[in-house]
Amino acid sequence: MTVRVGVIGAGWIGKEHIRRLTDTVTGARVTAVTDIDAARAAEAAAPVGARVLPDGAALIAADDVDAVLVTSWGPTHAEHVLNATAAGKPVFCEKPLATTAEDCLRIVEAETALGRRLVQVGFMRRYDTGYRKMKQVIDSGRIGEPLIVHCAHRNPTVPESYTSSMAALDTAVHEVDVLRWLLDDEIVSTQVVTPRATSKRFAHLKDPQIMLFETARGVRIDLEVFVNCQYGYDIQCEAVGEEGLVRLPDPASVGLRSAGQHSTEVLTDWVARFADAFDTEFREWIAGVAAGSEPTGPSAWDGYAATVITSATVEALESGRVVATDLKPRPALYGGAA
Ligand SMILES: NC(=O)c1ccc[n+]([C@@H]2O[C@H](COP(=O)([O-])OP(=O)(O)OC[C@H]3O[C@@H](n4cnc5c(N)ncnc54)[C@H](O)[C@@H]3O)[C@@H](O)[C@H]2O)c1
Ligand SMILES: O[C@H]1[C@H](O)[C@@H](O)[C@H](O)[C@@H](O)[C@H]1O
Repeated sequence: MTVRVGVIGAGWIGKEHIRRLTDTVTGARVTAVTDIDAARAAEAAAPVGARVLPDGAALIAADDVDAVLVTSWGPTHAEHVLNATAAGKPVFCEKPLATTAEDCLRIVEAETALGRRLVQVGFMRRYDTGYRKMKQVIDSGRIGEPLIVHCAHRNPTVPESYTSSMAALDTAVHEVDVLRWLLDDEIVSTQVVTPRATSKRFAHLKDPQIMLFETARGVRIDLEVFVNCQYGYDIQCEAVGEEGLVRLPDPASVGLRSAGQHSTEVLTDWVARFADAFDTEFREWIAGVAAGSEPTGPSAWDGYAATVITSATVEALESGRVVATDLKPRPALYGGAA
């Protein structure tokens, strides 16, 4: 079966995913595209022979759309995800699931009422080979009980529109999701420390920031978010356990010996760093939709947790205090007792 996908939001990542679903993932075809900028929708739809529909509601209702991909701006996600859920169609929503905890909860409640999962959230790091190997090691018990995790998330530069709160909402959100998954544990408190700021930033920005998270089992996580590090796109993660440690590998790169130096490349953007992870993420999502099974990737509950934790981290940055995360009881649909 070919899964016919409708795409809401034909901006940067929408176009990237349309290309991926067309050229890289087998068993999928993009049949419809919508964007509030109709010209942009037409530009994205034409090369893949998709039709342009006037808005998200029309796209979700369309007979030739089996599954929905939401790649519009964050504040619009909830409306489209709720509409797709009400129509009983599988929906893949780029992060964030929604920008407020209340909207995330509405989605969780809609799915819970339905009694089955339709929603997957686009946290692609769970599909990265290195993170998957780290999880296998942690789950195997070879490092013993995890105690501490050291992380760094560095971007070379960010535009002037990037604000201090985006360090949590837009950037650290990836670690928040992948660490909850890696450790199979919940983040219960968050704190932000701001070292001396880099001179290579726009004046309004607090950069770098050090985020400190604590999990329900008492694991401590330190995360350096440094979005003007200049030298490259660099993601580091090291989990220290009672009997050993496991470290995220750097992307494979040739060793170059030249002019008296031995060097390896440092990537400069997240597109190249996580290209394979995005491909795997969509292969697995499409295979699941084709098989009629519930998605196995990040759930609406994970999207809710990420929004609560990153919002609490913004509060921690602004107040200078340790902020407890306030998650509702996890419903049984997502493996909880409630
Ligand atoms: N997983 C990742 O690493 C990753 C990376 C980049 C972006 N994203 C997420 O993807 C989403 C889009 O980001 P982007 O960089 O492509 O932004 P973008 O601004 O390039 O594109 C968004 C598009 O959505 C359209 N749009 C907005 N509201 C709409 C609506 N209600 N209906 C239809 N179209 C609408 C806009 O006109 C625009 O074309 C964001 O939520 C962002 O956080 C995720
Ligand atoms: O939207 C991007 C993207 O999510 C990247 O993975 C992250 O490194 C950036 O900091 C963020 O701005």
